[in-house]
Amino acid sequence: MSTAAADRPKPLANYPFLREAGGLLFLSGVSARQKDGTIAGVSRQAGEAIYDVAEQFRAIVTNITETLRAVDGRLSDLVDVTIFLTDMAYYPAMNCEYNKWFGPDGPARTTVGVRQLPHPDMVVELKVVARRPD
Ligand SMILES: N/C(=C\C=C\C(=O)O)C(=O)O
Repeated sequence: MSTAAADRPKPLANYPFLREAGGLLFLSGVSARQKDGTIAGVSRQAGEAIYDVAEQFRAIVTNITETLRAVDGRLSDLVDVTIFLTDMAYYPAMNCEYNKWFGPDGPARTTVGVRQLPHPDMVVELKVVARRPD
């Protein structure tokens, strides 16, 4: 199953966007990185970075949607989501955005706090599993 058509920035390192096994699609961790290499949801004031976790979350949903679209999948195919936050202070704002996309009939979910993500401007990353579309 190829994801060459996924309308996304190239992977950051040597891994595929997704791997299929047992009727499931395992996506590599997805950040808010844009096609131009910038990270959504970051602004600077007097040299200080201001992070908008909701905007990062939305950009991640877009990246996931593009990855699934390349294999005829959709967001409703997600069965499991792991959310990595660099600070649990982002938890309420992340939940607020999450609730716009997913709910109790959506994927199983786990949220964990991590010290760092692959780029200092990433404050949230998602790891998702989807059922393979028929
Ligand atoms: N999945 C990884 C990084 C993802 C970055 C991105 O989507 O921008 C990794 O390094 O394992």
